[in-house]
Amino acid sequence: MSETPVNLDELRNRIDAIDTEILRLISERATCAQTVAQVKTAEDPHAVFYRPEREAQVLRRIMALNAGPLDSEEMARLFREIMSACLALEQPVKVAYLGPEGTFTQQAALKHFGESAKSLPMAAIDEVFREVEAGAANYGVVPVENSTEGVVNHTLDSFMDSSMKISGEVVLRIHHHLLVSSTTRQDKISRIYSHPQSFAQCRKWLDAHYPQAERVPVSSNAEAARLVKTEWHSAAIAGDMAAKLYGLDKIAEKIEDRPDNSTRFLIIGHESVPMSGDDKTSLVVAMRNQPGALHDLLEPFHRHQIDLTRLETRPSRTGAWNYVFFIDFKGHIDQPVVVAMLEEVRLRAAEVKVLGSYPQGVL
Ligand SMILES: C=C(O[C@@H]1C=C(C(=O)O)C=C[C@H]1O)C(=O)O
Repeated sequence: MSETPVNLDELRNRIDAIDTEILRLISERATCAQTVAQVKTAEDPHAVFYRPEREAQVLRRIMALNAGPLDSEEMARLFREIMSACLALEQPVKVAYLGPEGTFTQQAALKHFGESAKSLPMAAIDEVFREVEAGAANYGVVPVENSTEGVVNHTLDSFMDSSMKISGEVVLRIHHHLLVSSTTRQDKISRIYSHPQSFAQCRKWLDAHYPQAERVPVSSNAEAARLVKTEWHSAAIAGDMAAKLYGLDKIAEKIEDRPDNSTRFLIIGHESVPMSGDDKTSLVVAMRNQPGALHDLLEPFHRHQIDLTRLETRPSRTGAWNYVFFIDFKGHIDQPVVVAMLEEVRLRAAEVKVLGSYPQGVL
């Protein structure tokens, strides 16, 4: 190893030399990705360039190899952006998300696909599904559950009617801030705008700090931020993206009641995803109304030692079956143990729909 230079000029020269090397290597990587695109097209003219299982493997490998001083998540984020740019060279991905711009769902979309993806805001969850179904977007991003507030029913309901497959998941730590504009009279805040979920996640903080302010629910945090721009007596609860988008100031940071507040988002698309080595599967199962139905359904999971990560019940809307269960478990439908388990579940259930097997969220 060369000796560590000690003066500033020497250190900067060394950084320049390292950057030249990084630049050369990133370009070499990008050229490689372009060649991958040619190989994919030669094999199949309609080839899909984005490979979620491969991307998950690349990120996991980088995290395992990383020896510091940057932490593994930070390193993986850098590689996430390099891959995103490489994929954009092959074919830019279009991602529809629950908008408007500045929502946590957009943040999740960018976290998963990187900044080189083209993100398209949609007004509602079922519009995200429709946009992807129609082919106007390659993938969609929708929220599915929050650690404080529970499941997002609109998303589960949309899956019941749709043929979309789940191709990935993203978990995002949700930090809420109290935001004001430069003209807000901070001592006169009489109204606070936010999405109902965010109010629920900051309830205790609001009761303690702004018990008198009127809480006005709006359709998204970004919409709350937009409204505050023009009202001198109002504040908004929203995240960093909305604060940046509307140029608002944070007068209180991380006001969520629970420090581990996080939301899980699903990526929807048309393709099935091969195994990545650390996968999850989501199912919808309709059961007949009979005593012991839930026990019968879960018994094969238990016997095959399959790890359930979530079980949600929704009322069936067809009237034909009384229960519809949304089940997530660790494993991939191409694994023999999962095939065997599912065969047994199919015998016991009225209907089983596999929504997809996909890599467990890495970042
Ligand atoms: C290069 C590939 O295509 C895309 C880009 C990747 C990358 O930059 O590493 C990984 C997976 C694909 O989304 C590939 O499939 O290997």
